[in-house]
Amino acid sequence: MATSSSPSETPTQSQQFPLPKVLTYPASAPPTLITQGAEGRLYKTTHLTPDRPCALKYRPPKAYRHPILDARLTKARLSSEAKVLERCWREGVPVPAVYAMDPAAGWMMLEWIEGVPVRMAINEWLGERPEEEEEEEDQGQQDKDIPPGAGEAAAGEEEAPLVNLMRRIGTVVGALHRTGVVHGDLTTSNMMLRPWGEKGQPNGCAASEEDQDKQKGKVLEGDVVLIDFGLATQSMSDEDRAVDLYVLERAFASTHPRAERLFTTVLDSYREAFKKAPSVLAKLEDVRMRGRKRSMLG
Ligand SMILES: Nc1ncnc2c1ncn2[C@@H]1O[C@H](COP(=O)(O)OP(=O)(O)OP(=O)(O)O)[C@@H](O)[C@H]1O
Repeated sequence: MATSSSPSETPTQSQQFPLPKVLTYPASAPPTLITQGAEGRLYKTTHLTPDRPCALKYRPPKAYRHPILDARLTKARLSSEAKVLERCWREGVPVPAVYAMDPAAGWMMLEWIEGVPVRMAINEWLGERPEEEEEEEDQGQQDKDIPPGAGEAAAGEEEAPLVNLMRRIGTVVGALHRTGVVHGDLTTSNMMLRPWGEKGQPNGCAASEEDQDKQKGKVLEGDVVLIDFGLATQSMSDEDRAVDLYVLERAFASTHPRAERLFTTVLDSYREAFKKAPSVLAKLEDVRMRGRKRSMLG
């Protein structure tokens, strides 16, 4: 996973590393290095066309690996990631389109997704809410035993924007699994929130409390777009799908502990979006049990 910033945080400058060859050709603007992870780098570039920003995912050669093996691995991983992305794109799952690629040279050019990672949006929204307010709402928070729909019913009206977002996440994951793909690293960092666009700017009048709530809720508006398919595989197995959900559940609990009790909403909308959800959710119980046993044993 990448160690650096997200697009709205300060990007590291590209000049820090030698550019991949494809980015050395003239373009309307110099590329920007967005993240530098263990596996690769992500640049924002206009090398394809001046008015269409792209995300260039580049996996540089690894000096610690045998060069032939390294080239083969990189090529296989990028090809597999592109194949899965194309499958999702064809089936209407919201993912970046693959514009171009050269797996042998270690790069893939993807549609640039505007917006911020869902992780940032949720944390920004939660950061604006006083914690005591949530504690009051937080009675009986063990969502694992909550029946379908109860998470939403228990949430206060002021939590509606977050509940809505959770619903959109569940729908997207349901659509992903329906196409026969499991993501392998579902976290709120691997989901972008693509803005819907400006609908009605606030006028100059002093905003009412309701308007202020609406403005705050805007942080959570947008389409959920899944990214980073580096660990994705094609699978129809309940077990694989359940593990995908479990990874998201655990990631959610550690990244957004203040919103964990609403995770049940994700599962509710997953159930609505995906016909085979009941058997996956039954499997999820087993996966959780194994997880608990493992953590008890250390
Ligand atoms: N298509 C895209 N459009 C806009 N931003 C993107 C896009 N893809 C990735 N990003 C940004 O770059 C960050 C890193 O992307 P990604 O997770 O795909 O790379 P990575 O972590 O280096 O990949 P891997 O985990 O496979 O090594 C994301 O968190 C996101 O902020």
